[in-house]
Amino acid sequence: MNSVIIVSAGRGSRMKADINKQFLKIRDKEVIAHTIDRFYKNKNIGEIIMVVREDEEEFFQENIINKYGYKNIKVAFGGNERQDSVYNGLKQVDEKCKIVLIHDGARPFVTNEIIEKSIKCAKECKSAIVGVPVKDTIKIVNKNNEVCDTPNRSTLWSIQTPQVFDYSLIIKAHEKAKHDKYYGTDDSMLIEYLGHNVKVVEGSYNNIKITTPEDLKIAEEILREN
Ligand SMILES: Nc1ccn([C@@H]2O[C@H](COP(=O)(O)OP(=O)(O)OP(=O)(O)O)[C@@H](O)[C@H]2O)c(=O)n1
Ligand SMILES: C[C@](O)(CO)[C@H](O)COP(=O)(O)O
Repeated sequence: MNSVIIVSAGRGSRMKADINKQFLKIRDKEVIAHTIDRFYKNKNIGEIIMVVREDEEEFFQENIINKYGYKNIKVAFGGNERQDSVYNGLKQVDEKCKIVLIHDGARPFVTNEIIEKSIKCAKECKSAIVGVPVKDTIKIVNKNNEVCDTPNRSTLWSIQTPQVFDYSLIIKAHEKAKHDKYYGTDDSMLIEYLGHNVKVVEGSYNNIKITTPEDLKIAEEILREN
């Protein structure tokens, strides 16, 4: 069985809104409901685990689960860092789960094609992440805004979610990271830390993460086009 963990337990501080960005609306529907829809309707997904903040659980149940009538969605509570939230989600996964997808609640435009391609790749190589080649030149810059280095652009990808793994591998990676107090900015870093290969699957430039206010305007545009 394939399970998806959707992490939605952040604070959305860069959005500077009165409520958590997951509950802001794009075309009359909450960001998080758009994200859930993408997986709820996908025949490859056997189970959805939502990771939410404990103090927002009631709000989430009433304003998302009950409002849209979603059935059989499990809920786990978030932790201090995204990585802690993912770990809490991993602990709730059904014992029949072989492949687990980890996805940001704030990425509402993942497509069926991306979901299917990434699951297929993870079944073959145990660890598949979605990304797109960078379009800009990327610089490494120090605290004084001085350029230290310019990596070769042809080797650089901007990494998104879903990140899809063999369940036994990702739980092992998270356990080791927890033990070593190692924190990564995505889940595949923990797989790298474990010494295992990670494969990149080409995603879409529309698979944006809603992070700052201008992303909401871009999101409206993406929805208008699709
Ligand atoms: N402790 C945390 C932190 C983040 N997330 C989730 O991880 C995803 C990506 O994180 P990000 O965009 O950074 O969200 P926030 O942490 O909410 O934003 P900010 O950093 O601006 O506060 C989001 O869906 C967010 O809800 C989470 O589940 N638990
Ligand atoms: C997992 C991620 O979306 C990959 O790009 C990203 O690293 C999340 O980072 P954030 O700091 O939680 O926004």
